[in-house]
Amino acid sequence: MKNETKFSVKDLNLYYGNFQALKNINMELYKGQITAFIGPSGCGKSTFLKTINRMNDLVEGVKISGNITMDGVDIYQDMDAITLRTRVGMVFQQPNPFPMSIYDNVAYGPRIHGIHKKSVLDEIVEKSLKQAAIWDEVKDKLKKSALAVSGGQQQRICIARTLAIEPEVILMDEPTSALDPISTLKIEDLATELKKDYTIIIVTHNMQQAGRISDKTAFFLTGEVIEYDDTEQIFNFPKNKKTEDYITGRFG
Ligand SMILES: Nc1ncnc2c1ncn2[C@@H]1O[C@H](COP(=O)(O)OP(=O)(O)OP(=O)(O)O)[C@@H](O)[C@H]1O
Repeated sequence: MKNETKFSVKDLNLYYGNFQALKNINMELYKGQITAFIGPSGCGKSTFLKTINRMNDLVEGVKISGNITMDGVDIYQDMDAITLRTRVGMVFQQPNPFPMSIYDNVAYGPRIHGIHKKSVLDEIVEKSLKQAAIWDEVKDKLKKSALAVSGGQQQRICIARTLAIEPEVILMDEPTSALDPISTLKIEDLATELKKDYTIIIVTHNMQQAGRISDKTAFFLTGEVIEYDDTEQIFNFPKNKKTEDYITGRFG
């Protein structure tokens, strides 16, 4: 697979007050691929994920040094956070539909961006729900509350909501950890399908999941990237003993 850089991360450090949560991260993240971040709880996976759409800007006392570029543009120096977040969407661990109808959830972003014509919104809502592989399950209840469906369906509605603003990148923070195995497989299939058009970065505690769906895997430990390589390489021939211990469950 061709590696075409989407993000380039240079000497990235992040502090929450005096606590250093990310230590000198250097890596390239590639277009049209799924990259998985794995590692034990508290090692900085979510923190790093959130630096990619500047969600940490919202946390008080955060200090960041180094830089991240997207398509060559520095996302901290040369781009405002709002623009960045329309280009880099995020799906969270707990499905978080807004307390409104399924239709209004998906139309929310486009409306904020000034789209109000019903026929255009109808089209965006249908297309996004189809892309998120949930259209057939909800097409007859678009006006019903998005909270009145299963957790797995809610998560796909949230993915549709993210897709509706046509981002280039989707960040997923443990998107299946609150879901049953069938819904999990649906989201995994969906991620694999979406990577044709999007760059996807996923934090997961599920090693099988990383192995099943990702092209690249980064193993994090106490704020550092210990090893980053093709997923096959990481899982079959890890170079670092710590990576090997973690993926074989001998970590501790
Ligand atoms: N807002 C915050 N203020 C202070 N410390 C924080 C904050 N958020 C995270 N941390 C700390 O930073 C470290 C990294 O946390 P982070 O959530 O990135 O880890 P993680 O690898 O995603 O963990 P998990 O797998 O449990 O979600 C942890 O020690 C955590 O306690």
